Amino acid sequence: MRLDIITIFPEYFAPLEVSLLGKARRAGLLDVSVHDLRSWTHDRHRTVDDTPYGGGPGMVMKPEPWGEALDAVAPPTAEATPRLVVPTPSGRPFTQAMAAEYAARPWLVFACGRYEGIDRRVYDEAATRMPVDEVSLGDFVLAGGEVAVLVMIEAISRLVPGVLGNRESVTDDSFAPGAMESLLEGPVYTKPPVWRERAVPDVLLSGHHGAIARWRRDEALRRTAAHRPELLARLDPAALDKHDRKV
Ligand SMILES: Nc1cc(-c2cccs2)n[nH]1
Repeated sequence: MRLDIITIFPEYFAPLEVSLLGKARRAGLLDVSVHDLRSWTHDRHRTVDDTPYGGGPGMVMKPEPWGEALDAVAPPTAEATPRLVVPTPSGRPFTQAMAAEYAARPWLVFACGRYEGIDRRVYDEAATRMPVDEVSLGDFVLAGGEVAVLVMIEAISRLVPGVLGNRESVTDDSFAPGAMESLLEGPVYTKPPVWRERAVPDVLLSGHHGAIARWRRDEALRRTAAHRPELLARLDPAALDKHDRKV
């Protein structure tokens, strides 16, 4: 999977060298390239922004550098066509399902906007030759798209086959497809069996796999009802038995 990132702060992406992503890059599972948008400026100050037409606060990212950067990173003559992913507070919500969709694509280009945003004509022009997704990570505002792109790359990359070691699993992730898909994960425990006078729930030490599965589902339902009750509405009623309804 090829990932290209265009940003005015390439140093934000140093973390991609470490841990699972670093290993995946070295194993050739991920081909990640970070590009400095200022490489496509031609003035002494390497200008990437200007005041907004129509007035208002802040600055808008100029279209010219973005146009040249996208031409260079994803040339119209390229064999394949990437998907352009642009994080923005006004985008479609980023979800685990979207991460899985992206993980199945061969090539993503991430555009990191700053200031008040990128001139709309960049999106419109790019959309003439590649799919353009505007994606929100939540109802809060960041100073720039770099951190949002780091979050998306981690969520997407861990779903790319081979990136996670076989000791880690994505099948029981919260929001992963399946009967429990819209339930939050329940509590987890490991050794020691007692820590600061707090014991691990007996059922987890019982060896009764059916009882353990039931306990875990009950805890997932309980946490979902407490933290994200709106997710319960998504559950297929057929997936709930009469015991569940009492949790
Ligand atoms: N969800 C979300 C995205 C963002 C930004 C992306 C680019 C600049 S600010 N803030 N919040």
